[in-house]
Order: sequence, then C-alpha cells, then structure tokens
Amino acid sequence: MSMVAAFYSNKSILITGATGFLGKVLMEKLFRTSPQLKVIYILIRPKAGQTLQERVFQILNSKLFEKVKEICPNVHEKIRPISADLNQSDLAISKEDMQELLSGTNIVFHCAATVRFDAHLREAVQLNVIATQKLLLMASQMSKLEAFIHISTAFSNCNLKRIDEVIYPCPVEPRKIIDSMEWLDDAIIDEITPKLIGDRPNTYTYTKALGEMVIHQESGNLNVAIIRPSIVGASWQEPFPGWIDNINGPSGLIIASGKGFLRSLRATPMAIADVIPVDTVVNLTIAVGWYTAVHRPKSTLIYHSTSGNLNPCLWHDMGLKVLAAFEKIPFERAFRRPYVDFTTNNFTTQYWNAVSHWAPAIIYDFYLRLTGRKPRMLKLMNRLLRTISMLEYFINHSWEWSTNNTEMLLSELSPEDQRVSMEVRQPSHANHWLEYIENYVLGIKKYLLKEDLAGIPKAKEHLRRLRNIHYLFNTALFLIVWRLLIARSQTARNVWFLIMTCPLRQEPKSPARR
Ligand SMILES: CCCCCCCCCCCCCCCC(=O)SCCNC(=O)CCNC(=O)[C@H](O)C(C)(C)COP(=O)(O)OP(=O)(O)OC[C@H]1O[C@@H](n2cnc3c(N)ncnc32)[C@H](O)[C@@H]1OP(=O)(O)O
Ligand SMILES: NC(=O)C1=CN([C@@H]2O[C@H](COP(=O)(O)OP(=O)(O)OC[C@H]3O[C@@H](n4cnc5c(N)ncnc54)[C@H](OP(=O)(O)O)[C@@H]3O)[C@@H](O)[C@H]2O)C=CC1
Repeated sequence: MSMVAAFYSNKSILITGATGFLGKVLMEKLFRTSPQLKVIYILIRPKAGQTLQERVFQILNSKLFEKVKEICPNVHEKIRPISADLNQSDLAISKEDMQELLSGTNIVFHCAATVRFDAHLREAVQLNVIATQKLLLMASQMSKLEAFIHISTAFSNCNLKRIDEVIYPCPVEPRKIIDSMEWLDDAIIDEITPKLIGDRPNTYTYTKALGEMVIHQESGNLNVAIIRPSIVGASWQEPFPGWIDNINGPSGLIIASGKGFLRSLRATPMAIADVIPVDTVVNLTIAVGWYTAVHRPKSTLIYHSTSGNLNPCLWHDMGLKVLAAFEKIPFERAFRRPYVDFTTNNFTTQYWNAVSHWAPAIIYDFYLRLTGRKPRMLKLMNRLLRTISMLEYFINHSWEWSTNNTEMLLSELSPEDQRVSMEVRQPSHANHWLEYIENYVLGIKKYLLKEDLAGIPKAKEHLRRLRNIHYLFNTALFLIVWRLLIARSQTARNVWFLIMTCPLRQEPKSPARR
C-alpha cells in the first residue's frame, strides 16, 4: 500500500459536498485506495423527496462505485450520513451527531458550495462563506483533527492575470459582508452586488474568494490547506476514463454542440482552456490531506490544480478535438450536425446567434406548430444562450497560475505514490488531450445522456441524413435566390450568360486528346 493510502487507514474523515461531482469521486478514491479507513462522515441534506439513506444508496449503486464494492464490500457500513443543511445558521446538525463528529473526526474535506454563477449574493455568502466559517468553528472543537482541507477555485482571483498560491485581500472584509447580509434586504443587496464583486464576473468567484479569506483569518491553530482547481472535467483515468455526472463547466456545452443546438460561441481561440480532470484534482486533494496532517506546514498552503502551465490546450484546439470526437462518437437524435464556430466580437456573435440559433429554432417551432405539437426550441435556445453568456468570461480570458506548492508536494510523494495511485499531474505528462476529450465525450454519452453505444451506427446515419438535408437546403436556397436575381437584374443575366458560355469557349485541350 502506498504511503498516502496507508495514512488514511483507521482514519475518520468528514466530507461536505459528498453528493456533488467532486465529493463523490473523492469518496470513491478514498474507499478504493484505503479500504481500511474507519468511517467517512458525510454531511448531507434530504433532497427531492429522498431520505439520506436513499441518497447514499443511489450513490453506492452508481457505476462510479462498482470497483469500490469489489475492494471494500462493507463500504455501506463505513459511510455515516449526517443530516445537515449548510444553509442553516447552525448547519442543522443534531446534538448527538455533532458530538460524534467533534470527538471522532481526523480529517475534514470541505467541498460543499454553490457553484451557480447566478446565485443571489445572500445565498452564495451563506454557503460559500458563512458555512465555511461555521465548519472552521466546528473543526476547532474537534479533539482529534489532523487537517482541514478546503476546496476553493482557481478563479477566486480571476480579476488578476497572474495568480500565485497566496491569499489575496478582499476590498471589503468578509466579516463585514457576513454582518451586512443579516440586515440588508434583497433589493439593496441586488443594488450593491455589482459594486462588491467589482471586476469579477459573478457572485460565485467573489464568494469563493471571501471563503478563502475566512479560512486565512479564522483558522487559528488548525492545520489548514486550500486547493484551487480550474475547470473540473470528466475523469482522466480513475476509477475509469470519462466519468462525469453533471452538466456544469464544459459538459453542458459539449452536449449542446453534440446535439447540434450550439453552433457558434463567443470565445477567444488562443485563450487557454484550463480544464483539469476530476481524478487529478482528487489525487491532489488526498495527497494534500496527508501532507498537511503529517508535515504540519507553519502557514496555510494553497495548491493550484491547473493544467495550463504544464500542458496547455487552447480553446481552438479543444473545440476541434471535441468536434473530431463527435465523428467517432455521435450523440443520438441531433437537431443539426455538430459544428461550432468561434466568434470574437459582439457583432458577429449577434449575427450568428440570429442565423445559427434563433432562425433554425423559429423554423423548427413553426414546423412543430404545423404538425400539432407544442413549440419548444426557441425556449431551449434562449436558455442555452443565457448559459453561454454566464460561461463566456471563462472562454475569453487566460490566466497564469503558479504551481510551486503543487510541485513541492509531488516531490514529497514516494515514487509509488507518484507513479501508481497518487499521480497529481495527469494528463499533463504528454499530449493526451485528444484521448482525454474522446473519453470525455464518450462519458457524457454513457453516463449523462444514458445513450446506448449500440446506437452509434444509427446516430451516424442520422448525421449523414442531416448533412444531405443541409446540402439540399443550401442548394435550393441558392437556386431560389439566383432565380429571383435573374428575373430582376440584367447584370445577373449577363453574369449567368458568361458563366454558361465561358467553359465552352476556354475549354483546355487535355493531353490525352492531343
Ligand atoms: C465544441 C465546443 C466546446 C465547448 C467548450 C466550452 C466550455 C466552456 C466552459 C467554461 C466553464 C467555466 C467554469 C469555471 C469553473 C468553475 O470554478 S465553477 C464550477 C462550474 N459551475 C458551473 O458551471 C455553473 C454554471 N451554471 C449555472 O450557473 C446555472 O446553471 C446557469 C447557467 C446560471 C443557468 O441557471 P438556470 O437558468 O436557473 O438554469 P438551470 O436550472 O441550472 O438549468 C436549466 C437549463 O439550462 C441548461 N444548462 C444549465 N447549465 C448548463 C451548462 N453548463 N451548459 C449547457 N446548458 C446548461 C440545461 O439545459 C438546463 O435544462 P433542463 O435541465 O432544465 O432541461
Ligand atoms: N466543478 C468545477 O468545475 C469546479 C468546482 N470547484 C469547487 O469544487 C467544489 C465541489 O464542486 P462540485 O462537486 O463541482 O459541485 P456540485 O454542485 O456538484 O456539488 C456541490 C455539493 O455541495 C452540496 N451542498 C450544496 N448546498 C448545500 C447545503 N445547503 N447543505 C449541504 N450540502 C450542500 C451539494 O449537496 P446536494 O447534492 O444536496 O445539492 C453537493 O454535494 C466546490 O467547492 C467548488 O467551488 C472548483 C473549481 C471548479
């Protein structure tokens, strides 16, 4: 067993956000590599009519946990769901549960957050700042606590171009923001939000920065570390390539382009697509937990989990790779053939939105109405365009993140940890992006869209049909426009005459005839 995996044997671990994308992969990896760990407490809220147990059951029965159940058959006994709501001021944890957490926890991984870019400031502050503060308070009372690992984002300081592994001060102290949320009403908060977030694009990045500041100011003697991943994508290798289960980040846009809804995107082709596989982030997180507990660094260390500095992939190349992957792995029942144009200014964006998004949606809705069905395409298109407007900032800027602490950590790992289980830098060693993107698209098809791979030939046939319709439509359009021109303009008639006679008069003599 590797040094890091051995460290987690017999440990009691608390994970927040364990039902989320990152949290689930973290939990899976911990169970798979350290089956001897004592217990994983997960703070979890009942949701969508499901009890806590039902939610845990659903996670354990997902494809993600198949390997774990072989390696650690009693995994269900090692997960201890704790009812909690991080939106409540007391986190809504019962006294008995709190007692158990305070007396038993060795390591805390705080992953829970609202990752919505449009969250109301009050909601984002509650989850990303106040809940972090409460957890720190809880952690300070944990008698056996060895490390507290906070998951932030590489974009918490996206108002800067170069970002180091340090905490940057916020113009308004987090405590003041927290206090003001108690007495300001929503209307006033709405009014001051743009001023507070300043040159950041949304409340998410702003409140994640405040959360870091809270960690910095209020962690006292705790052993704390912060991890800042960039755009977290599907898994690279573990537990298998292409695992993905939500539409955040690039996944939603990959679906929209594969289904033929998304045809153009305002993006800077030469900006770096700083996507990082979820298993890479999780490997780093687990290694950081070990390092923080064992080496007890004097100050809070921050670790960037980014790809751009090691193996940059530009949005232009990423786009081409995604489109190439659709050739092999097409999605079913596409609306149009996958093709995405990157536009770079407002005018062309508006033009292509009208031509490639709204016009086809209106025509399709018209067809649905004619055939007695409910129109829906325009609504869907408008939602997609709204989503794109929220993500645009991240595909039109590049950042430079230093990774000194991450490099230092890598050098501290044993060769076995580096090589086998705790590799923290994949897929950065070689140019594996094409392979990664293909698996990503395959993962989206299998795990998000739940499409059967046996349907690929039919999906390809459907795309061929769409291509023929596209050619037919363009030819018909050309002929109609031309016919109208010929009917109305003498110049057009002259050009037509010239074209028709030109090849006859200038026909070259082929060598074969000579
Ligand atoms: C060749 C091409 C390559 C392209 C490649 C480009 C990749 C470019 C990635 C940049 C990515 C930066 C990521 C920063 C990395 C972090 O640090 S943060 C972590 C990531 N967080 C996010 O991505 C959250 C973004 N999402 C949101 O904030 C909210 O979903 C939105 C966009 C504000 C929409 O809110 P809403 O209107 O209330 O809608 P919501 O209920 O969430 O979803 C409604 C519909 O919107 C659609 N939708 C929601 N999210 C998405 C999505 N991400 N995508 C598409 N549709 C979506 C769905 O169709 C959904 O439909 P239904 O499920 O209702 O049928
Ligand atoms: N995904 C990405 O691209 C990136 C993510 N990050 C960071 O990684 C972390 C994890 O993100 P990710 O897994 O993608 O996010 P998800 O949205 O998938 O997961 C969020 C988790 O937080 C939990 N949560 C939200 N609100 C509450 C609440 N009131 N009480 C209890 N739990 C709650 C959710 O629980 P429930 O299931 O009940 O909703 C869920 O488990 C976050 O801190 C995020 O900022 C950083 C960079 C990029």
